[in-house]
Amino acid sequence: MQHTSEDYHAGFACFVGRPNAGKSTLTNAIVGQKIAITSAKPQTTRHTVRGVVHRPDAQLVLVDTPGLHRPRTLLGERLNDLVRATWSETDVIGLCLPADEAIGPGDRFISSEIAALKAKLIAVVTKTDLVDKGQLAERLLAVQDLGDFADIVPVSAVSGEQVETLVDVMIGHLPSSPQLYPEGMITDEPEHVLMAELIREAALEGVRDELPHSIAVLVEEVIPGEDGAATKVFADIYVERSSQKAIVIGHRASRLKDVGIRARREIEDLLGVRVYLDLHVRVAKDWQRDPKQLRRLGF
Ligand SMILES: Nc1nc2c(ncn2[C@@H]2O[C@H](COP(=O)(O)OP(=O)(O)OP(=O)(O)O)[C@@H](O)[C@H]2O)c(=O)[nH]1
Repeated sequence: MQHTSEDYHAGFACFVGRPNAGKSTLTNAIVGQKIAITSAKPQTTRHTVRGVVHRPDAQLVLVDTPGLHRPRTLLGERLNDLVRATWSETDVIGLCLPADEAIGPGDRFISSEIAALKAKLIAVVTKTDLVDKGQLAERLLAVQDLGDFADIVPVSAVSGEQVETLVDVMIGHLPSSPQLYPEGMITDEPEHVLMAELIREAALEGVRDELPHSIAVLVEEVIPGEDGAATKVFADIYVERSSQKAIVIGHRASRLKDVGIRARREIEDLLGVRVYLDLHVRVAKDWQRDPKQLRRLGF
């Protein structure tokens, strides 16, 4: 259906905030499908993954960005560039501030970084299910002093409370615009990137803190199954050192087997077909510092 720009609003939005603020979980709750990876460990969102919310009179395109942090490697610098580029292209930015934690230097840093952007700024107080009414009221007052926000919305991605309200508020700040994406489209990420993210998420479960930045996943080949046969997915998990390879594989490959089972289930959900997943762990020495390797791995 064609929409004229007068009666239709559309635009881009993203959530920012310090690590673990709940950005990915909120994105998933809004789009209603698992598209961005979440984990209990900070800084695991790497790809820019979009989710599209369709309404009869509006379209909200969510962009999931990695966090801005002090760059120590080439990858770190590229990630920061990516974050800034994303911020400058968005119409609405939701600054996520966890209700169960006091506002700290990290929040003030990000708040000041986004203050000068042309985007409408919304403060999103996340994880409200973790606090009582009194604590929430206190946090909302503190947020008011943090910056100049067009709206302040408390929300719980886990209970679902206020998620719809937040979407309404964000849509309310979108400019008049023709439709940006076809109806029914939820994400424009190629499927192999989504698959790689699901494998990476599974591989990150329960590993030590220094490992997440050293893992990258590349889906090498996907062979669709014919006549009811499983679709074959061949993927490589890249680490930087052989000691890390041993961690990922585990004793008698037990860990890798678990990773494979978990990732396969997620990929089957994503594709809606039976999947045979073939995983290999490879060492790509210092891939975070090597431009050629970075390009190959999609950065
Ligand atoms: N109780 C509760 N927990 C939440 C909520 N939202 C997120 N969490 C948890 O908080 C942790 C961090 O959530 P993420 O969505 O991964 O946070 P993020 O901001 O995307 O984190 P980075 O990718 O590190 O930047 C996870 O363990 C989530 O399960 C919520 O509404 N309620």
